[in-house]
Amino acid sequence: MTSTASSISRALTSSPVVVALDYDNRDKALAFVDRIDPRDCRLKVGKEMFTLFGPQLVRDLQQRGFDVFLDLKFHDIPNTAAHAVKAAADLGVWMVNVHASGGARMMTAAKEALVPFGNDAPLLIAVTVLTSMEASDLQGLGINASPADYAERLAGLTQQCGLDGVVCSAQEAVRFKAAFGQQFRLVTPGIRPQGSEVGDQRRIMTPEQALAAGVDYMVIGRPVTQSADPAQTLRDINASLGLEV
Ligand SMILES: O=C(O)c1cc(=O)[nH]c(=O)n1[C@@H]1O[C@H](COP(=O)(O)O)[C@@H](O)[C@H]1O
Repeated sequence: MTSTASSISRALTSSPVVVALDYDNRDKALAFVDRIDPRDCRLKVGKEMFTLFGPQLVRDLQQRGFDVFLDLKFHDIPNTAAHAVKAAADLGVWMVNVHASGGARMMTAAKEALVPFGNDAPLLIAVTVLTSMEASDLQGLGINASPADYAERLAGLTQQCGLDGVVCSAQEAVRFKAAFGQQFRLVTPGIRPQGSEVGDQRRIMTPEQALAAGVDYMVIGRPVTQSADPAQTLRDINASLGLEV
């Protein structure tokens, strides 16, 4: 069931850093990627780049030795979501995600779609509450819980369905590790190395703070992609985490 792409040996970086590859230009994205080392990070491909450049972009990154987090946040009827997750696994990605708000039947179907892949299955994680959402947004959906409480509820449902972890805010990491255990992976955006531009992120943490809070994988975009020397920035981040990758 594995494709040629998935048979390419996976880079075994010990770094928790996942660089968000948010480009609208394929050449610029690959020029950036060619300046960094797969021993220093993994890469996240999201909806914009996947819509523009498709699975070939993922293969191009894998051929350069990078593990890819395919961040398409599937949310559909169980059958469709399961087939989409299987397609991602066929592509040989390292991690793929769904929206926890798709519900238990959808998440269970997605998990079951990965059973035939055995140890080659990607990590399957669920998005809880987007960091852009606040209490008033949830109220507009008829949900009266706070974002943190609602995220915890969705994370609990995710764990019951046997998924590997959740995307959440780093601010929720301590609480979620206590509630769901060390094995339940936490993937967090909103990470800013000391001294870098905050941009449009709000509740940020430094990589050191995120690691101390129990975050397993930290998604970092612009502080690396817009750095004059991205390879050095990655080495500095990894060094700040006590890693020699
Ligand atoms: O799912 C995500 O990746 C995501 C979820 C979320 O709640 N907040 C969030 O910022 N992200 C993504 O994380 C990345 C953060 O990029 P930077 O703000 O440039 O570090 C972007 O690709 C965002 O789309």
